[in-house]
Amino acid sequence: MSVLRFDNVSKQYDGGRQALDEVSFEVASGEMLFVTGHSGAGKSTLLKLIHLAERPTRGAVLFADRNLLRVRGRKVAMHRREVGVVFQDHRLLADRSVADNVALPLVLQGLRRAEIVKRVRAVLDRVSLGARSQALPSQLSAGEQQRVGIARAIVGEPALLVADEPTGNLDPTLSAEIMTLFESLPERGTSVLVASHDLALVKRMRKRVLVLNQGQLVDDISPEDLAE
Ligand SMILES: Nc1ncnc2c1ncn2[C@@H]1O[C@H](COP(=O)(O)OP(=O)(O)OP(=O)(O)O)[C@@H](O)[C@H]1O
Repeated sequence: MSVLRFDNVSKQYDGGRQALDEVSFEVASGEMLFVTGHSGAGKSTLLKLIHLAERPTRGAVLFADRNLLRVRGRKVAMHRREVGVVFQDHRLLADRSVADNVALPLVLQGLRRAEIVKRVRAVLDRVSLGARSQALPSQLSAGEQQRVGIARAIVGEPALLVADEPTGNLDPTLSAEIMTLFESLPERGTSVLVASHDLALVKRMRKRVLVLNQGQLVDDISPEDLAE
């Protein structure tokens, strides 16, 4: 079963260049893969079309067989519950504790407080931040802040996690920790799509790699081919 499908997707920003040009690919449920390419290749744009921060100019994006063209208005918020997003710059609320930041998507969903507390505790334990739940983001290291961002993205158990340069500011050891965490997600039902220009990191992971160049999907490399 596929969780995501791009069918000849193009995106041209108003007055801008063609950011994506006839891109087609499919992501199986339970898959983890990377999208890579030089700066400006279209990686962020591709992810934005998935969480509906942008809309395609042509072509269709299908999420769990739902055409995202038809997801409008209040349905956008519902769609975003199924897609966790991790940004390079975390986008945490500076005046809220770690636990409150992670709880936010569940609060927006209207879950009961006891359920929220239980889920937040469990996910913070998973990212090894159980002891820092009452800290403010500014009291955490860069790697810890990124783990809070990931906890917030996965606390609602999304079908797909998209991460835009999630290790961009981190040293190799912390990057490896984040990748180990991502690798554990598919077995819990969350597929993972990571945009990264860090080729060394991408190669080390031995996963499928989509390669973008000037908006075109120029390669789709399987883990077996990557090993050669
Ligand atoms: N909001 C926007 N308006 C106009 N042009 C844009 C906009 N966002 C991106 N672009 C252009 O679209 C192209 C693709 O950008 P995108 O951010 O998707 O690339 P990227 O591969 O993520 O790059 P980077 O690694 O530098 O983040 C670039 O030419 C960029 O200048």
